[in-house]
Amino acid sequence: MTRGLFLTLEGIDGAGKSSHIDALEALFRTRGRTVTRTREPGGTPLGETLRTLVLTQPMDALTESLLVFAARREHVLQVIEPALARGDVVLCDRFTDATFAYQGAGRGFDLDVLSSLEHWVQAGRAPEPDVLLQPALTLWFDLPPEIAAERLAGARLPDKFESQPVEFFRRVAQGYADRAAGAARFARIDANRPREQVWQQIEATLAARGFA
Ligand SMILES: Nc1ncnc2c1ncn2[C@@H]1O[C@H](COP(=O)(O)OP(=O)(O)OP(=O)(O)O)[C@@H](O)[C@H]1O
Ligand SMILES: Cc1cn([C@H]2C[C@H](O)[C@@H](COP(=O)(O)O)O2)c(=O)[nH]c1=O
Repeated sequence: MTRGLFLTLEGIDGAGKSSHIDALEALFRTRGRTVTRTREPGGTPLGETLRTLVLTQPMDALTESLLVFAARREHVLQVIEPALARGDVVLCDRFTDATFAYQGAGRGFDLDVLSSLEHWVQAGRAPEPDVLLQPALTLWFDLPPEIAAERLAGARLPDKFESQPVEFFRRVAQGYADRAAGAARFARIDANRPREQVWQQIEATLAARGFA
């Protein structure tokens, strides 16, 4: 069985990820692929419980980091790895890049500690126990924080993160840019475009990288 494709969507709140995930799923299905669609924090019953805590309760940045990585561990073991082993396309709305961007750059938490947690949670798949599970492709929706805030205003009740000031999202956006600079798996999507043009960039990226 050929191993599946692990694809993540990242970006600050309101960048437009969710607006394109249905179409992404449909695109892969029309090509005959089985799609496992999931999200972080979440993706398992325990992960969804932890998500509610992380998105509603004030907490220290280390506590927040431990909770998102605890949710991720269950998610990797119960959902992501089995789906990849079956050959599925795994479409995941956020993964570890979000932790580096939000807890690391946004909250100013220690990136070395996050790297250690990343190693503990994502290493260990036989026969290469030191290789970290990473997405094959990360679609990074890049949008100025001021525009994202305008888009979110009135769209829904803000959660704990969405209630943060624009300065927080400037740091998160820089965190994503730093992460993207170090990894070829990132594809920057200019999200400051009409929806159709954002989708065209996604399609072009998938084609250029040989994923669809
Ligand atoms: N290209 C676009 N132009 C204008 N508005 C958009 C565009 N894409 C999405 N929107 C609108 O912006 C808002 C946020 O979009 P969406 O929920 O897809 O963002 P998101 O990245 O999934 O956010 P979050 O991570 O907070 O869930 C929605 O109201 C959506 O309708
Ligand atoms: C994975 C992950 C997420 N977050 C934050 C980012 C968002 O504000 C929320 C998730 O909400 P969404 O509507 O599903 O985008 O959680 C985080 O701070 N750290 C993480 O690792």
